[in-house]
Amino acid sequence: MSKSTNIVWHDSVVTKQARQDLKDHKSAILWFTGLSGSGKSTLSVELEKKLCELGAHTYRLDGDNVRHGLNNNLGFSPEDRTENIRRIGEVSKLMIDAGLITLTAFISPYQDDRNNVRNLVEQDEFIEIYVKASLEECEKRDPKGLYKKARAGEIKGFTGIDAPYEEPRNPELTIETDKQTIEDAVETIVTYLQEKNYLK
Ligand SMILES: Nc1ncnc2c1ncn2[C@@H]1O[C@H](COP(=O)(O)OS(=O)(=O)O)[C@@H](OP(=O)(O)O)[C@H]1O
Ligand SMILES: Nc1ncnc2c1ncn2[C@@H]1O[C@H](COP(=O)(O)OP(=O)(O)O)[C@@H](O)[C@H]1O
Repeated sequence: MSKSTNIVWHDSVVTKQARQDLKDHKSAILWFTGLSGSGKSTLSVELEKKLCELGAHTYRLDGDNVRHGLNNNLGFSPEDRTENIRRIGEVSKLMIDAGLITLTAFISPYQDDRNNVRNLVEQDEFIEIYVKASLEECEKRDPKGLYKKARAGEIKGFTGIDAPYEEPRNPELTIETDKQTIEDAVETIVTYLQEKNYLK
């Protein structure tokens, strides 16, 4: 797969641990996954705000935003979605190395792709958060009018309509956004991070 040859890893003197010590919290990826309109962006924005108030150093990667730049050569075929998630996994890994709590909001519909990201980092560095809402609810919300277009046949291969979404089998957290408020969800995630000693 890799086209890079004759390359040799060069270590830094400053380690991930040293960077984490400066920040006084552990670094991790909070991987939000779910249907379009389930609430990934909304929740990750609100959670980042809360984490910032608590003094954590964060960065948020969002599907729509990253597809404007780094991944603007990728579409929505299964292969392109896999490549999208692979790149985000690698970027998130760099951010973990930099000592950040990274929040990612990508549909990431395939379990294998999410598992590949999980396997890129240490066991406790990947926290999969299933943002769960029924297709009916997401379609009712339709914040960008995309379900309407997909139903009208104007968008092909739309997740949940004519492209698959594989539900997480073993997520660290499931947030049911048609039952839980945004504030409750943020509190649930912050409590998890405190109990597991990611945050001091
Ligand atoms: N065909 C199709 N299927 C799903 N989504 C589509 C599609 N075309 C465009 N969009 C818009 O792109 C956003 C999803 O991008 P992601 O990078 O998160 O997708 S993926 O993880 O690679 O599957 C998604 O954003 P969210 O609604 O925030 O999930 C949509 O706004
Ligand atoms: N409990 C909730 N959590 C998150 N979003 C919610 C909730 N209840 C209603 N919403 C609404 O659902 C929509 C979710 O859209 P968005 O965050 O863009 O989803 P996604 O990023 O998964 O596509 C927003 O309009 C948001 O205000």
